[in-house]
Amino acid sequence: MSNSSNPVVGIVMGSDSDWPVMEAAAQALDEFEIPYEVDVVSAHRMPREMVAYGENAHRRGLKAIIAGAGGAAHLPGMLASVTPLPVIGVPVPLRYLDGMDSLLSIVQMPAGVPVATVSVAGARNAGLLAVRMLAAFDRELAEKMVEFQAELNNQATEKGKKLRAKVAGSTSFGFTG
Ligand SMILES: Nc1c(C(=O)O)ncn1[C@@H]1O[C@H](COP(=O)(O)O)[C@@H](O)[C@H]1O
Repeated sequence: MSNSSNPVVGIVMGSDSDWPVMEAAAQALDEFEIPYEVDVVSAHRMPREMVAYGENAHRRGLKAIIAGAGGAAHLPGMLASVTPLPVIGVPVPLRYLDGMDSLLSIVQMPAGVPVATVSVAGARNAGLLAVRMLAAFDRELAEKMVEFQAELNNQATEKGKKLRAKVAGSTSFGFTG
């Protein structure tokens, strides 16, 4: 998996145990050929390093940070408090509470310190949201996103066709062939 040359997105997580969930963010960035870096940065277990990471991220050329954590998931919010960059938080589900603990820890930020929170285990959308943020300033990347969305549309249309073929007597809404 890619790719550490001049990373523009930082993918960080509270523990390496979050990687099976967070990997989907990296895959999305790979699909759009966005260079990124990956690391474990825990607010709870390595607070000084976490602050240093957040404070230096924009000076190192990062444009967005994707931060995933489980349980008492303070990492995304704490990073958002020390960086001027957009932070996308990924609630990682753990063995208990189904990720509700992580979700609520990340989403309920006080005014002034925003974290763009995706769904529980929604790391792919976190990656795609980072792509959209970058695409706002990059026309070529925006066109790639348009193509990606057209492909999603095609896939959904195909699913409708297959479902209608499977379920006898069903009719189209009129917007598909
Ligand atoms: N939520 C946080 C933070 C933090 O928010 O700073 N640091 C670690 N963790 C979380 O603890 C869980 C268990 O970690 P271990 O598997 O290492 O015991 C992980 O989901 C991690 O994100």
